[in-house]
Amino acid sequence: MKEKETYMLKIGNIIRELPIIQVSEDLKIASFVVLGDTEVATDSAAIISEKLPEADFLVTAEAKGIPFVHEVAKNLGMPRYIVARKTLKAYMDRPLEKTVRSITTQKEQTLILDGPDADLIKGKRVILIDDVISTGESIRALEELVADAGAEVVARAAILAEGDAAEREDLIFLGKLPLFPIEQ
Ligand SMILES: Nc1ncnc2[nH]cnc12
Repeated sequence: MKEKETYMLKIGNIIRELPIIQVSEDLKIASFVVLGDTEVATDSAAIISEKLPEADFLVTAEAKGIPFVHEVAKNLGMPRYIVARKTLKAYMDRPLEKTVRSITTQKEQTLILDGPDADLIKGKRVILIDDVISTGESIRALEELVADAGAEVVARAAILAEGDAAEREDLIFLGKLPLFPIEQ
């Protein structure tokens, strides 16, 4: 039987063996999922919280990074954080929208900010937070959304940066992930 391909990731004292999965015809990634992993969410939040500048709100996009943002917000004493949703919900009022292409699903997705959340961050300093920054598309869409809401982005942070994002100096992150292009 063929051995399963994996990638060893270390963050602080935590080690995870990530499965390498094919996401398109020509690309494999080391799949990192913080959703459901209390140890990674808590420990990476503790480390990153020390590296973030002063801000009023954290803003993320659903869904995988939510447990991480939740922990960071608690560490920073922030009573709430903002989650851009991927589908329009009944509770939403005056929603703001942006589209984004996902590297993991290869599909166009929509990010939606609820109007009252946009009101809350207007004129405020925000930090954009994600689990993994890869192509930078999600963080760009999130940045456009908060700009439409009239907020100021003071930092962009993630647990991991992948591929080209790992070379960006405008991002705060704790570890790097390689991409695995497939030769055609
Ligand atoms: N390597 C990765 N693991 C999980 N989610 C991702 N999103 C983008 N890259 C990812």
